[in-house]
Amino acid sequence: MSKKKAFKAESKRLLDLMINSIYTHKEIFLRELISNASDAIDKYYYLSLSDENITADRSALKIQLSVDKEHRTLTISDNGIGMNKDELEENLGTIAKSGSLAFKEKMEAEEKNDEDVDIIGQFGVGFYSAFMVASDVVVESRKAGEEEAYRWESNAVDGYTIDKCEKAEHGTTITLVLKEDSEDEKYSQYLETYEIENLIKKYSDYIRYPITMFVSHEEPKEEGSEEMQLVVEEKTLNSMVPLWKRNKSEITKEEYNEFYKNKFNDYMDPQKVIHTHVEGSVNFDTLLFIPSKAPYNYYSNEYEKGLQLYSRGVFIMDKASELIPEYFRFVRGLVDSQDLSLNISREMLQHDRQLKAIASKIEKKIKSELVNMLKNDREEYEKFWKNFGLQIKFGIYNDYGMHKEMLQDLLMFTSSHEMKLTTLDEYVSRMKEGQDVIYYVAGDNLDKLDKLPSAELVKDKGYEILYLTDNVDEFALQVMMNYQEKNFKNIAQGDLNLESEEEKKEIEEKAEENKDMLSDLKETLKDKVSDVVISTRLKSHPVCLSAGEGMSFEMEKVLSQMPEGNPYGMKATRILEINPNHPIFEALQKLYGRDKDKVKDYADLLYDQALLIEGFDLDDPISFSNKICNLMVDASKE
Ligand SMILES: Nc1ncnc2c1ncn2[C@@H]1O[C@H](COP(=O)(O)OP(=O)(O)OP(=O)(O)O)[C@@H](O)[C@H]1O
Repeated sequence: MSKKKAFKAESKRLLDLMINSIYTHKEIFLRELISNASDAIDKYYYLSLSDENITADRSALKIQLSVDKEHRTLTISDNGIGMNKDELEENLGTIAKSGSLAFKEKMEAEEKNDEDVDIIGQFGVGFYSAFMVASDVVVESRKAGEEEAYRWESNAVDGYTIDKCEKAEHGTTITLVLKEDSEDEKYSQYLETYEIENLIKKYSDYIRYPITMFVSHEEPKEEGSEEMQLVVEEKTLNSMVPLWKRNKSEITKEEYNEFYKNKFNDYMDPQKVIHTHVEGSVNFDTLLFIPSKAPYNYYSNEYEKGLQLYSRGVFIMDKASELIPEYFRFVRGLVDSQDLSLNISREMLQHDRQLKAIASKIEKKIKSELVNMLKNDREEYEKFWKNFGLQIKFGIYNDYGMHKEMLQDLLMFTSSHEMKLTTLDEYVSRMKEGQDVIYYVAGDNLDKLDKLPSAELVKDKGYEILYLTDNVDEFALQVMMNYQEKNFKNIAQGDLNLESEEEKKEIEEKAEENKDMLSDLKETLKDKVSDVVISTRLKSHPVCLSAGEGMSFEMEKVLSQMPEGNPYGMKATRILEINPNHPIFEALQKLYGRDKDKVKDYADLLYDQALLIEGFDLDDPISFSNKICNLMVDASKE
């Protein structure tokens, strides 16, 4: 017998968790093992289509269950692709790569929160869930096309062994030696036929290969005879009709939910199920799900988009990315079409006309479902938006706004109107008479934006402002250019034209009167701002910085946060605006009359204040602090 090998550290942690699990749904181990068996048969069948050395008799493909009450064993056997020695080592000695990192992170995070986590359900830890119910697990496997078979065995506690064994057919047989019953847990229930039948109906009914088991029942020896005999026969426990092929009206919500969680390894029910049957130039069934939470790795490169692809109920491939546009990449699900060739390869997908037609129909369907949700169930839509809104906004921005038409009505931003999320259409419907632009301002938090000096007057005049808090927002609006022919206007940038003719005149006069002072201020700040002007956008605040047309401050910040830095070193033009109706203005005028040099200090201070308000760092905080102190000291002398 070979030497025992230790599990990799991560696997060990997971195993410990499984062994000591107080998880209440231990029964899911069967679903996990059957799902693996079904995947293995899928792979085998698919391989047989392309490899002429392998012939698969589709009718013989199945998953067999058997129990041995005396030895407390439950066996799950498939004639799928099987595993060779290396694969046993790689797949069962190391925790499935997909969930491992997340698992670790989540464990750590949750420990902090001290919450009872549904880790097991969360990451579909698959094979290892066997250790929730078994003290020993034996896996005998022979890879299709290979002669040798191997036996992997483990009691989880002190590692595993791999040895050669005999196995007549390709595939995998997993034998679980069930744990002893305890007060809380009756593991022997998994040896009872009716319990197994129930579990299969509950979790694995749609599996497309027969799941069989030899069951016995008593029946009269002959018709009418009173003498009974024990008959043993192989029974298929699942209906095998794929869920998506069944009539929608006959499927319960629970069935959809179970199917989704099982197939896509989510621990939460989906937020939305979209099940459609399309006939016409292209025929297909599709079952799509919008998750109720973004997967942990959603906004990383690790997340792979795509739908599972089936042809006439036969699995062809996972994650066919061509079926789903980038901006709907959060959608999970599958497509089954009789119009696709079984031999389609990933390379061919890109050029397949039928597939393009399917993808286009799916895209429209998702959009219309989202629009319906928005119209009919606002609360649900806002939940969706919290999860995936960012994706939609990126969808607008990417490809130079090519998908604007598809996506613009799905957009939401928080608005100064009740500080709630609003759609652009709702914004436009509330626009005041004579308002011809959609106002917005960008920054990193709503509270700050709502308090921005430049927002005060706009709100005061009765206009609504969209508050953009994600980096991509302003870029998205820029590529959109307009919505329902209304241009977007940043309130912290350029001319707002909010003032009446009279007010305009007044300001022009003030500017003229204070020409010298303004130009001295500008001269003092010449390395920092391109202009110092009398403001038309301030109400009660003393100063603000505005940007000239083109690049805004937020865009400048976003660009400089990019990993490669601001690619063209582009900067927003800074303009210092001073409120002529603020006492500070009068103070400046007075001071200017008395001591022109002193105004220089004031200029720096005003500029620094404006920087702080805009959320920029000060160039020289120490000098700022010193100047403030000097002022305070001076004030005490008077
Ligand atoms: N019956 C089987 N036949 C062939 N390979 C199997 C079988 N069971 C498991 N495997 C292999 O072991 C790997 C690990 O299985 P495990 O159930 O732990 O994770 P998974 O199925 O990849 O992920 P998840 O359960 O999260 O979907 C599988 O990816 C598969 O390659």
